[in-house]
Amino acid sequence: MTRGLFISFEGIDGAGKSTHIDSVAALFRQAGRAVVLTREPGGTPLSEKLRELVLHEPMNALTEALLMFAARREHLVQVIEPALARGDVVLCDRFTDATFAYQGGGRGFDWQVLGQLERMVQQTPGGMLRQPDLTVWFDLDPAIAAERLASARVPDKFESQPADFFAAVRAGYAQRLSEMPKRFARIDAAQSREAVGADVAMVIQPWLDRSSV
Ligand SMILES: Nc1ncnc2c1ncn2[C@@H]1O[C@H](COP(=O)(O)OP(=O)(O)O)[C@@H](O)[C@H]1O
Ligand SMILES: Cc1cn([C@H]2C[C@H](O)[C@@H](COP(=O)(O)OP(=O)(O)O)O2)c(=O)[nH]c1=O
Repeated sequence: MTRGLFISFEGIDGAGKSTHIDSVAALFRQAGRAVVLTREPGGTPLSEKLRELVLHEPMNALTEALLMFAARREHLVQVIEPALARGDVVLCDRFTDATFAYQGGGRGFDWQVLGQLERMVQQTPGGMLRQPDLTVWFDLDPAIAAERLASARVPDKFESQPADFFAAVRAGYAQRLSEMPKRFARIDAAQSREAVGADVAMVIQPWLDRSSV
Protein backbone atom coordinates (compact mmCIF):
# COMPACT_ATOMS: atom_id res chain seq x y z
CA MET A 1 0.00 0.00 0.00
CA THR A 2 1.17 3.56 -0.75
CA ARG A 3 2.61 5.36 2.24
CA GLY A 4 0.70 8.45 3.40
CA LEU A 5 2.43 11.79 2.94
CA PHE A 6 2.03 14.85 5.16
CA ILE A 7 3.06 18.28 3.83
CA SER A 8 2.51 21.55 5.68
CA PHE A 9 2.68 25.10 4.28
CA GLU A 10 3.89 27.89 6.51
CA GLY A 11 4.77 31.57 6.53
CA ILE A 12 3.65 34.91 7.90
CA ASP A 13 0.24 36.22 6.81
CA GLY A 14 0.38 37.34 3.18
CA ALA A 15 3.48 35.28 2.32
CA GLY A 16 1.66 33.47 -0.52
CA LYS A 17 0.72 30.02 0.82
CA SER A 18 -2.89 30.05 -0.38
CA THR A 19 -1.77 31.12 -3.86
CA HIS A 20 0.21 27.88 -4.36
CA ILE A 21 -1.48 25.08 -2.38
CA ASP A 22 -4.08 24.23 -5.03
CA SER A 23 -1.42 23.69 -7.70
CA VAL A 24 0.46 21.33 -5.39
CA ALA A 25 -2.79 19.39 -4.86
CA ALA A 26 -3.27 19.23 -8.65
CA LEU A 27 0.26 17.85 -9.14
CA PHE A 28 -0.33 15.01 -6.66
CA ARG A 29 -3.75 14.23 -8.15
CA GLN A 30 -2.17 14.02 -11.61
CA ALA A 31 0.30 11.53 -10.12
CA GLY A 32 -2.70 9.40 -9.09
CA ARG A 33 -2.72 10.24 -5.39
CA ALA A 34 -5.78 10.96 -3.25
CA VAL A 35 -5.28 14.41 -1.72
CA VAL A 36 -6.76 15.83 1.48
CA LEU A 37 -6.52 19.61 1.44
CA THR A 38 -6.98 21.03 4.92
CA ARG A 39 -5.95 23.87 7.24
CA GLU A 40 -5.19 24.90 10.80
CA PRO A 41 -6.64 26.11 12.97
CA GLY A 42 -9.61 24.19 11.56
CA GLY A 43 -10.17 21.12 9.43
CA THR A 44 -13.05 19.56 11.44
CA PRO A 45 -16.42 21.10 12.43
CA LEU A 46 -15.25 21.52 16.05
CA SER A 47 -11.82 22.81 15.07
CA GLU A 48 -13.44 25.36 12.72
CA LYS A 49 -15.52 26.61 15.69
CA LEU A 50 -12.32 26.94 17.73
CA ARG A 51 -10.76 28.79 14.77
CA GLU A 52 -13.58 31.37 14.86
CA LEU A 53 -12.92 31.97 18.55
CA VAL A 54 -9.17 32.09 18.41
CA LEU A 55 -8.99 34.36 15.35
CA HIS A 56 -11.56 36.86 16.56
CA GLU A 57 -11.61 36.99 20.38
CA PRO A 58 -8.94 38.63 22.51
CA MET A 59 -7.51 36.09 25.01
CA ASN A 60 -4.60 35.18 27.25
CA ALA A 61 -1.50 33.75 25.49
CA LEU A 62 -1.79 30.37 27.24
CA THR A 63 -5.50 30.13 26.37
CA GLU A 64 -4.62 30.88 22.75
CA ALA A 65 -1.90 28.21 22.65
CA LEU A 66 -4.17 25.63 24.30
CA LEU A 67 -6.99 26.32 21.83
CA MET A 68 -4.58 25.94 18.89
CA PHE A 69 -3.49 22.57 20.24
CA ALA A 70 -7.07 21.53 21.11
CA ALA A 71 -8.14 22.26 17.52
CA ARG A 72 -5.04 20.37 16.29
CA ARG A 73 -5.78 17.29 18.38
CA GLU A 74 -9.26 16.98 16.85
CA HIS A 75 -7.87 17.59 13.38
CA LEU A 76 -5.17 14.95 13.81
CA VAL A 77 -7.51 12.30 15.23
CA GLN A 78 -10.45 12.92 12.91
CA VAL A 79 -8.76 13.84 9.64
CA ILE A 80 -4.96 13.67 9.38
CA GLU A 81 -4.16 10.28 10.95
CA PRO A 82 -7.00 8.43 9.12
CA ALA A 83 -5.92 10.02 5.80
CA LEU A 84 -2.28 9.02 6.33
CA ALA A 85 -3.39 5.50 7.31
CA ARG A 86 -5.27 5.27 3.97
CA GLY A 87 -2.11 6.32 2.12
CA ASP A 88 -3.42 9.77 1.11
CA VAL A 89 -1.44 12.97 0.64
CA VAL A 90 -2.38 15.49 3.34
CA LEU A 91 -1.68 19.11 2.39
CA CYS A 92 -2.14 21.32 5.42
CA ASP A 93 -2.26 25.12 5.31
CA ARG A 94 -0.30 25.67 8.57
CA PHE A 95 0.48 23.18 11.34
CA THR A 96 2.44 23.26 14.61
CA ASP A 97 5.29 25.41 13.31
CA ALA A 98 2.69 28.22 13.17
CA THR A 99 2.08 27.81 16.91
CA PHE A 100 5.81 28.04 17.62
CA ALA A 101 6.12 31.03 15.26
CA TYR A 102 2.98 32.98 16.31
CA GLN A 103 2.40 32.03 19.96
CA GLY A 104 6.11 31.36 20.68
CA GLY A 105 7.89 33.94 18.48
CA GLY A 106 5.12 36.53 18.07
CA ARG A 107 3.48 36.42 21.50
CA GLY A 108 6.62 35.38 23.40
CA PHE A 109 4.95 32.29 24.90
CA ASP A 110 7.30 29.72 26.48
CA TRP A 111 8.94 27.59 23.76
CA GLN A 112 9.52 24.62 26.09
CA VAL A 113 5.86 24.52 27.13
CA LEU A 114 4.87 24.51 23.45
CA GLY A 115 7.25 21.56 23.00
CA GLN A 116 5.48 19.68 25.82
CA LEU A 117 2.07 20.35 24.28
CA GLU A 118 3.39 19.28 20.88
CA ARG A 119 4.58 15.94 22.26
CA MET A 120 1.27 15.33 24.02
CA VAL A 121 -1.01 16.33 21.14
CA GLN A 122 0.93 14.85 18.23
CA GLN A 123 1.44 11.37 19.59
CA THR A 124 0.46 8.88 16.89
CA PRO A 125 -1.55 5.68 17.50
CA GLY A 126 1.85 3.89 17.36
CA GLY A 127 3.37 6.18 20.01
CA MET A 128 5.53 8.25 17.62
CA LEU A 129 5.63 12.06 17.39
CA ARG A 130 3.67 13.09 14.28
CA GLN A 131 5.45 15.75 12.23
CA PRO A 132 5.01 16.73 8.58
CA ASP A 133 7.25 14.84 6.14
CA LEU A 134 7.89 18.17 4.45
CA THR A 135 7.23 21.76 5.51
CA VAL A 136 7.26 24.38 2.77
CA TRP A 137 8.10 27.71 4.41
CA PHE A 138 7.22 30.80 2.37
CA ASP A 139 9.74 33.21 3.84
CA LEU A 140 8.98 36.88 3.25
CA ASP A 141 9.96 40.27 4.65
CA PRO A 142 6.96 41.45 6.74
CA ALA A 143 6.99 44.83 4.97
CA ILE A 144 6.35 43.13 1.60
CA ALA A 145 3.65 40.88 3.09
CA ALA A 146 1.91 43.94 4.58
CA GLU A 147 1.93 45.67 1.18
CA ARG A 148 0.44 42.60 -0.50
CA LEU A 149 -2.25 42.23 2.18
CA ALA A 150 -3.20 45.91 2.26
CA SER A 151 -4.98 45.56 -1.06
CA ALA A 152 -6.13 41.96 -0.57
CA ARG A 153 -8.47 41.45 2.43
CA VAL A 154 -9.90 42.64 5.75
CA PRO A 155 -7.36 41.70 8.46
CA ASP A 156 -8.20 39.18 11.26
CA LYS A 157 -6.76 39.35 14.82
CA PHE A 158 -3.28 38.26 13.73
CA GLU A 159 -3.15 40.07 10.38
CA SER A 160 -3.77 43.40 12.12
CA GLN A 161 -0.67 43.01 14.34
CA PRO A 162 2.18 45.53 13.89
CA ALA A 163 5.25 44.84 11.73
CA ASP A 164 7.52 43.93 14.67
CA PHE A 165 5.08 41.10 15.59
CA PHE A 166 5.62 39.57 12.14
CA ALA A 167 9.37 40.05 12.40
CA ALA A 168 9.19 37.95 15.61
CA VAL A 169 6.93 35.36 13.91
CA ARG A 170 9.42 35.10 11.06
CA ALA A 171 12.24 34.61 13.58
CA GLY A 172 10.12 31.86 15.18
CA TYR A 173 9.93 30.03 11.85
CA ALA A 174 13.69 30.42 11.39
CA GLN A 175 14.23 28.93 14.86
CA ARG A 176 12.06 25.90 14.01
CA LEU A 177 13.98 25.41 10.78
CA SER A 178 17.27 25.47 12.70
CA GLU A 179 15.88 22.87 15.14
CA MET A 180 14.50 20.53 12.41
CA PRO A 181 16.31 21.40 9.17
CA LYS A 182 15.63 18.09 7.40
CA ARG A 183 11.89 18.50 6.97
CA PHE A 184 11.97 22.20 6.01
CA ALA A 185 12.17 23.68 2.51
CA ARG A 186 12.58 27.47 2.66
CA ILE A 187 11.18 29.33 -0.35
CA ASP A 188 12.12 32.93 -1.13
CA ALA A 189 8.57 34.30 -1.28
CA ALA A 190 9.66 37.80 -2.36
CA GLN A 191 10.00 36.54 -5.94
CA SER A 192 7.28 36.73 -8.59
CA ARG A 193 4.31 34.30 -8.32
CA GLU A 194 5.81 32.30 -11.22
CA ALA A 195 9.27 32.01 -9.62
CA VAL A 196 7.78 31.04 -6.25
CA GLY A 197 5.57 28.46 -8.01
CA ALA A 198 8.63 27.00 -9.76
CA ASP A 199 10.52 26.72 -6.45
CA VAL A 200 7.53 25.05 -4.80
CA ALA A 201 7.27 22.57 -7.70
CA MET A 202 11.00 21.83 -7.31
CA VAL A 203 10.79 20.97 -3.61
CA ILE A 204 7.67 18.84 -4.20
CA GLN A 205 9.21 16.92 -7.11
CA PRO A 206 11.07 14.23 -5.10
CA TRP A 207 7.79 13.42 -3.30
CA LEU A 208 5.93 13.26 -6.62
CA ASP A 209 8.59 10.89 -7.98
CA ARG A 210 8.03 8.63 -4.97
CA SER A 211 4.27 8.76 -5.68
CA SER A 212 4.57 7.36 -9.19
CA VAL A 213 6.74 4.30 -8.32
N1 LIG B 1 4.72 36.27 -5.49
C1 LIG B 1 3.76 37.20 -5.31
N2 LIG B 1 3.93 38.45 -5.71
C2 LIG B 1 2.97 39.40 -5.51
N3 LIG B 1 1.78 39.17 -4.89
C3 LIG B 1 1.55 37.93 -4.46
C4 LIG B 1 2.51 36.86 -4.64
N4 LIG B 1 2.01 35.73 -4.11
C5 LIG B 1 0.80 36.05 -3.62
N5 LIG B 1 0.51 37.36 -3.82
C6 LIG B 1 -0.70 38.10 -3.41
O1 LIG B 1 -0.48 38.43 -2.03
C7 LIG B 1 -1.70 38.28 -1.28
C8 LIG B 1 -1.46 37.28 -0.15
O2 LIG B 1 -1.24 35.97 -0.73
P1 LIG B 1 -1.87 34.66 -0.07
O3 LIG B 1 -1.53 33.52 -0.97
O4 LIG B 1 -3.30 34.89 0.27
O5 LIG B 1 -1.00 34.59 1.29
P2 LIG B 1 -1.15 33.66 2.57
O6 LIG B 1 -2.09 32.54 2.22
O7 LIG B 1 0.24 33.17 2.83
O8 LIG B 1 -1.65 34.55 3.66
C9 LIG B 1 -2.77 37.85 -2.29
O9 LIG B 1 -3.46 39.00 -2.71
C10 LIG B 1 -1.96 37.25 -3.43
O10 LIG B 1 -2.63 37.37 -4.68
C1 LIG C 1 -2.22 27.20 12.98
C2 LIG C 1 -2.00 28.52 13.65
C3 LIG C 1 -2.40 29.70 13.05
N1 LIG C 1 -2.21 30.89 13.69
C4 LIG C 1 -2.66 32.13 13.04
C5 LIG C 1 -1.88 32.53 11.83
C6 LIG C 1 -2.88 33.28 10.96
O1 LIG C 1 -2.81 34.66 11.29
C7 LIG C 1 -4.23 32.77 11.43
C8 LIG C 1 -5.00 31.98 10.38
O2 LIG C 1 -4.16 31.50 9.42
P1 LIG C 1 -4.53 31.42 7.88
O3 LIG C 1 -5.43 30.25 7.68
O4 LIG C 1 -3.25 31.45 7.15
O5 LIG C 1 -5.35 32.72 7.62
P2 LIG C 1 -5.97 33.18 6.22
O6 LIG C 1 -6.99 32.12 5.85
O7 LIG C 1 -6.57 34.50 6.61
O8 LIG C 1 -4.82 33.22 5.26
O9 LIG C 1 -3.98 31.95 12.58
C9 LIG C 1 -1.61 30.94 14.94
O10 LIG C 1 -1.44 32.02 15.52
N2 LIG C 1 -1.19 29.78 15.53
C10 LIG C 1 -1.38 28.58 14.96
O11 LIG C 1 -1.00 27.52 15.54
